[in-house]
Formats: sequence, structure tokens, C-alpha cells
Amino acid sequence: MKNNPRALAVIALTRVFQNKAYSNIEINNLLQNSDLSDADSRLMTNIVYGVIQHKYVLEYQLKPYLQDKDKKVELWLDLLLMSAIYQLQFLDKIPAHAVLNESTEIAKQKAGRGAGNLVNAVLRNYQRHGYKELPKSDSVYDLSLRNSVPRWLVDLFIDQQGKAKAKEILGSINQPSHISIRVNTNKTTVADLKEILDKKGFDVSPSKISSVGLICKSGNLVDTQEFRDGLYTIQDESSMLVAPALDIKPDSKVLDACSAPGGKTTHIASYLKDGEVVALDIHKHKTKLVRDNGQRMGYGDIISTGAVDARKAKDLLNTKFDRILVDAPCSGLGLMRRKPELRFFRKPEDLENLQRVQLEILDSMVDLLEVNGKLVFSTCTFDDEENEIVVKKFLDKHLNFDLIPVKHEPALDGSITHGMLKIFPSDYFTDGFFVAAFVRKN
Ligand SMILES: C[S@@+](CC[C@H](N)C(=O)[O-])C[C@H]1O[C@@H](n2cnc3c(N)ncnc32)[C@H](O)[C@@H]1O
Repeated sequence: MKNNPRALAVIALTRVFQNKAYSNIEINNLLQNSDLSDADSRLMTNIVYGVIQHKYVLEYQLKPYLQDKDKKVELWLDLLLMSAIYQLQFLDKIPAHAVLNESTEIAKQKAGRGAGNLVNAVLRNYQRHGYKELPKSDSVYDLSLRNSVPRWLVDLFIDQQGKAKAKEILGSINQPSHISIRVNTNKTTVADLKEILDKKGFDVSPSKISSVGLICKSGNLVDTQEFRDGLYTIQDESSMLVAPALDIKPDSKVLDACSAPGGKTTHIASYLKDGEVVALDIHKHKTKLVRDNGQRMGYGDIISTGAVDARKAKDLLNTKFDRILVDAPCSGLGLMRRKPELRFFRKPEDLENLQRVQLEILDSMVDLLEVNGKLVFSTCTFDDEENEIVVKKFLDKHLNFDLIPVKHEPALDGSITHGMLKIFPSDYFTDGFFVAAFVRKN
């Protein structure tokens, strides 16, 4: 089974749904211990993401063919059947007989002849009757089913953004994502790096929303000499909009309160000459990632790290900063395209709990910021509870802070409201993101 892409996909999917594991981490772990060819690795990855992205649709297709007595099939068997239907329906290059034979064999090897017979019978039945058309209305139920997004989230998107925008967001999150990189402009230029990567066969194009971003449709961008030499880092385009919002000067003293794995820390460092950046994270093991990234990108001597709960930072750090970034822990709903399982892991009460933590971290930053210093708050989600409402509550409590317009490129003018930047996954095909900036008046 170790070298069977379909069996490995089912193992990854079982871990995701049983242990609430992240799909990208499980895929990487399993691929590292397998001898799959590149094509089979791509197939395995495609099945894992596809089944998670289309979970409700696949369950809907499967339901009529599971007899009553079989309705409570084990999780792995359910996922094996969904993977098979996903391949039959969504992947056009795989012959149906290969899907049927392989899936039957996997079930037989794992649980004996009975399981193999069940899989074979269900899939033959599905083939005989064909794909069941999905209901087409705009009801919350149908939108939830068609896009495989829990109903509470569909409700939330409609309540906050209106139906048209909610449909646009839902329609975009199950499409394949791009990879983007941020160019380390202290080591190379965007044009030079583009040329080098193009020559290596990466199909690279400039980002429309960040002047230091390049987009790549596919390819292993961590396995190049240029990556090892720190000429670029892998980062979503939306994340590249945060460091510019801090308006950093070459001698700024910057605090990055929630910094791991350090994507934004190294971006901040790229603006500094005599300045420094102190990078905190609550998890000690994650601060190593920040240091490693800093070293690789050539900023090891201006980044220092600390394993600190940012909510307690005001009592632990006895210094002040010119700039503070709170890239806060959040629900990550803006990442649903790249981490499709998030939609199933999150619960409505998470948003309120996360809002509380975000406000506690912001509160702790207030006295660490110099007068006239700037504070930036960002999240990779687009729900109001973790964004605009946090900003409002923070300003209501701290009258010595003003909201100031987020510095941004002209292409993003349409994404600014009351000076705050909010990007939906459907707007520029990036992660969803939010950025707000404040100044301390006194
Ligand atoms: C959105 S991620 C930060 C991403 C990072 N800024 C980057 O660009 O690579 C949020 C981080 O906050 C950390 N975190 C969560 N709660 C925290 C707390 N109370 N204090 C400090 N860090 C915290 C998490 O471990 C996580 O690494």
C-alpha cells in the first residue's frame, strides 16, 4: 500500500477527518516515506484535496447506493468510496475500470473480501445510474451542498457580505490555488529572478497586487538553489501586503508579536538597515522556524526571537518599539482554498473566542509602542468578528490610538474601506486577508 497513490490518499484523508490533521502536512509526511513517482504523487495530492473540497457533493452521490445496513460504514471505507467517485466524476484522464479495480483491491487488502465486494457493488451501481444532478437553487442548503461548505458558514457569508458576494466567494474556494513567492530584493530583483525561474521551466508571472510578488502555476519551488540561497520565500500574495503597511524606516525598531514561521518577519527585515526586529511566538519550536528563515534570507543578525505569549509581552519586555505587527491567530477562513479542511474544523463559537485572544494581544501592545509609533493588525480571514469588530472594540477602549489608512498599491484601491484593507479569496485569487493600521497619539 506504501506505493499506491489511492491507498495513501485514503490514509491521509482518514487522518484529516479522524484527527483534525492538516491535509498538506499529512500529504507531505506520507509522500516523504513513499517511493511514488511524480505523477502518482500528484494523483494522490489531487485526490486528497478534491475529496475534502467536494465532500458534501460526494456524500450526496454516494448516499443512494449504500444499503441501510451499510449506512454506518467505517470512516476509511466511506473515504475510499468518495475518492473513487471523485476520480470517476472529476478526473477525466483516469479510466473507470482502473478506479473500480484499484478501489476494490484496496478494500479487500484492508478488510477482506466482504469489504471488496461492497466497494465493487457500490461503484458499479453508481456507474450504472450516473452522476446525480445537484439542486440548483440559491437556498442556504443548496449553496452549502454544491460548494461543500457547512451551512453556518454559508449563513455567515450571506449575513456579512450579501448573497452575491457570498456566492462569488463560495464559487472560488474549490478551484486549484496558485503558488506565489516574495522576492528578496536585497539579494536580487523581481525581473532577474523571474528570468532565472522561467529558464528553469517554472511558468512565472508578476503579481498584480504586490510589486515584490511572482506567481507560479505549479512546480516545486522549495527545491531550487535560489530558494536555498534566500533569493525568495514562498508566501501568499495577500501576506505580502502586511509589512508595507507598517511604513518601516531603515532604523525602525519593530516588534512582530505573532511571528512564526517568519514570512512577515523577513519581509519586515528587508526594509531595515540599522534597525532590528524582535519576533515572538507562543510556541518555542516555531521560533526556530523564524530563525531558520531569517538565516536563509540573510537577516539572521537583525532578527531576534522569543518564545513569549504576546498577551503577556507588556510585562516581559522592558523596551518600546517604533512599529508593532500583530499578525493574529485567527480562524484562517481566508485560507479555505489551500486548506480546504478548515471549513469543517471551525465552529461558530471559535470566532468569538479568537476575537477575545486578538483583543488581549492588541491590549498588551499598547504600552510597548512609542508615541507616534504605528501598530498593524492583520488576519487571514474575512469575517467581521475577527476584523472590523476587533478594530472597533480596540479603538473604543484605547482613545490614544487612531485608525490610519493602510498603505497599499493602487491596484488595491477597491479593497479599502474606511482605510482598512480586506481581500476576499475571489477578488484576486489569493488568500482572504485583512489589514488595519493604527497610530499611537500619546
Ligand atoms: C497567523 S500566524 C503568524 C504568521 C506569521 N506572521 C508569518 O507571516 O509567517 C499566527 C501565529 O501566532 C502564534 N500565536 C498564537 N497565539 C499566540 C500568542 N498568544 N502569543 C504569541 N503568538 C501566538 C501562532 O503560533 C502562529 O504562529
